[in-house]
Amino acid sequence: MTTARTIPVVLTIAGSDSGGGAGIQADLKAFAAAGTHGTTAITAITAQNTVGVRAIAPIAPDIIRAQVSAVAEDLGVDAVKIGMLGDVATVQAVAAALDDLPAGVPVVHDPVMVAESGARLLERAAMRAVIDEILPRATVVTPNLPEARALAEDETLDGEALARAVHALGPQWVVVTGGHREQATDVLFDGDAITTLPGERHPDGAAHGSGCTHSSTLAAHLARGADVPTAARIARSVTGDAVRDGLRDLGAGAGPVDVLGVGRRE
Ligand SMILES: Nc1ncnc2c1ncn2[C@@H]1O[C@H](COP(=O)(O)OP(=O)(O)O)[C@@H](O)[C@H]1O
Ligand SMILES: Cc1ncc(COP(=O)(O)O)c(N)n1
Repeated sequence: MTTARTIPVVLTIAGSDSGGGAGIQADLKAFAAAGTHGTTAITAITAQNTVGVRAIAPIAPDIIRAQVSAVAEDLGVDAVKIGMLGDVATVQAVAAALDDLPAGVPVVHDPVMVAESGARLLERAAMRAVIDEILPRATVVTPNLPEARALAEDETLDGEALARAVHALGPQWVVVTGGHREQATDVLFDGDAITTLPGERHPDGAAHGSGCTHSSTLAAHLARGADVPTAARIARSVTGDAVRDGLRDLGAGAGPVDVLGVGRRE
């Protein structure tokens, strides 16, 4: 591994969104916006646009592990973001790949379950594997409200109680993201103190890829040396702006977030 790197390297292990709004494509944009170099291990290819997901092809477990080791051994890895996992075999391959990385590399997991358009991206049977194999290996887990409730197996929880229930599953930190909450306030918990990360809600924005952008921005700032509360605060702010600036005219469904300010250059 190269030792004298100046640009932090962030690895995303996630699915491909052919529409370019979420998944690997959103992650690379967020990494670039945060001044880091992104590397990728693709877990699944989705045939997807802003309206829906037409097909999903999982990538073979040995190819997932080969992608991780190829980039980690040559370019190094300062933080990892994990997104769509899809099925049990993929969860197991990713857990094994994490164990092959140098100790101490921060791992951020956005437990992607259902796309903004409504399609399931994590098989129901794989939820247990995520809880058993990925959450205990995560530095930070970043579920939205429905994902956090599914992990906690309690549809009535919100806010602090919900963050506590997810934390009990093993990650060091939890951020319950606010896109599905009334105030769009993120809730951060480390097992000790609750911190709320408020921000303006942009109801007229475009939010396809907001969760991916949030977790990738958080991972990129950990790679740059920020602590978790600082990285989570920046991720809330950057993602809020990317939703506000979202490309609402693209596609018939929820348009992609714009973390690079591409729309402003028009
Ligand atoms: N309409 C919105 N206005 C401002 N911020 C938003 C909006 N929707 C989501 N966010 C922010 O984007 C980030 C991702 O949250 P969320 O939308 O809950 O994730 P997901 O895409 O997984 O559902 C969070 O920091 C959240 O507060
Ligand atoms: C490959 C892939 N990964 C993640 C998401 C979730 O993103 P969103 O909830 O914004 O649709 C997605 N739609 N596709």
